[in-house]
Amino acid sequence: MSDNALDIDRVSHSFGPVQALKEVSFTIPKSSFAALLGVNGAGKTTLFSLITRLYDNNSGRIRVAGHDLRRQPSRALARLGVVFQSRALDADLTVMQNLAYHASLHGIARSDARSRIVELAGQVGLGERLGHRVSSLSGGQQRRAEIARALIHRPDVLLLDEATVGLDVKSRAEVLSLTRRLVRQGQVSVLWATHILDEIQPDDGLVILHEGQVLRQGPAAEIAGSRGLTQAFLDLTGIAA
Ligand SMILES: Nc1ncnc2c1ncn2[C@@H]1O[C@H](COP(=O)(O)OP(=O)(O)OP(=O)(O)O)[C@@H](O)[C@H]1O
Repeated sequence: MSDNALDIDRVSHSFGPVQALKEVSFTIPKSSFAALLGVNGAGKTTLFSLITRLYDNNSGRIRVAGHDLRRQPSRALARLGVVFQSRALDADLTVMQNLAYHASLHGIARSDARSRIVELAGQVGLGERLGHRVSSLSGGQQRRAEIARALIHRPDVLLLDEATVGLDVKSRAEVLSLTRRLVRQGQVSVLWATHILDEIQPDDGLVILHEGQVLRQGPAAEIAGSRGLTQAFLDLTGIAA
């Protein structure tokens, strides 16, 4: 069994004539934060759709916490939490009602759910907001509530697809630092899809995806080298040429 949080092994996917992913391979070690960096159209959302089984994965292999997604889909998905680009919370319900609903979807007993929700709300800084409607929260608070929702069943791996889109600088920093803190505390391993270079720190793991292919993977500092990450990214992708 793999010791990695996530193993992506030669995964390809096509939409008719468009090959969105071409033999994509990388691994996310346990308890690490890795950024999946790519411009629009690189294939990030397609990859997330395969990992979450929105699309069938017919070529290559995906393992979540060692569980093969095709052979053991329920086990693999049970180890996965996801924050998609689109909103997953009901804006008319309170934070508590939303989280309780998602806890019940995961089969968490009502008595356990309440303590889990209170614990999570504290971790994401929404302890005082549990009784508030989601529509009354700021954009950053809503994203933090989405993260709590994705963690309700204690997954090993958390996927976030452009989680800071539409947030102001302060909220963006809060969501990022919350996510990194969860990793540091050993709660979860993270794959953070983004096209924003500023969101990546030297200590992060980094996977550069471009036109459906992995160009580089490794520690961000190593990939950046002496040129800095922006120049390294432009050089690798050929975008500046
Ligand atoms: N449902 C679809 N039908 C046809 N082509 C698609 C579909 N979804 C994605 N594609 C194509 O697959 C490629 C990868 O798209 P994808 O959305 O995965 O990229 P992305 O990196 O997530 O970009 P973005 O940040 O814009 O979401 C693109 O060429 C895109 O046009």
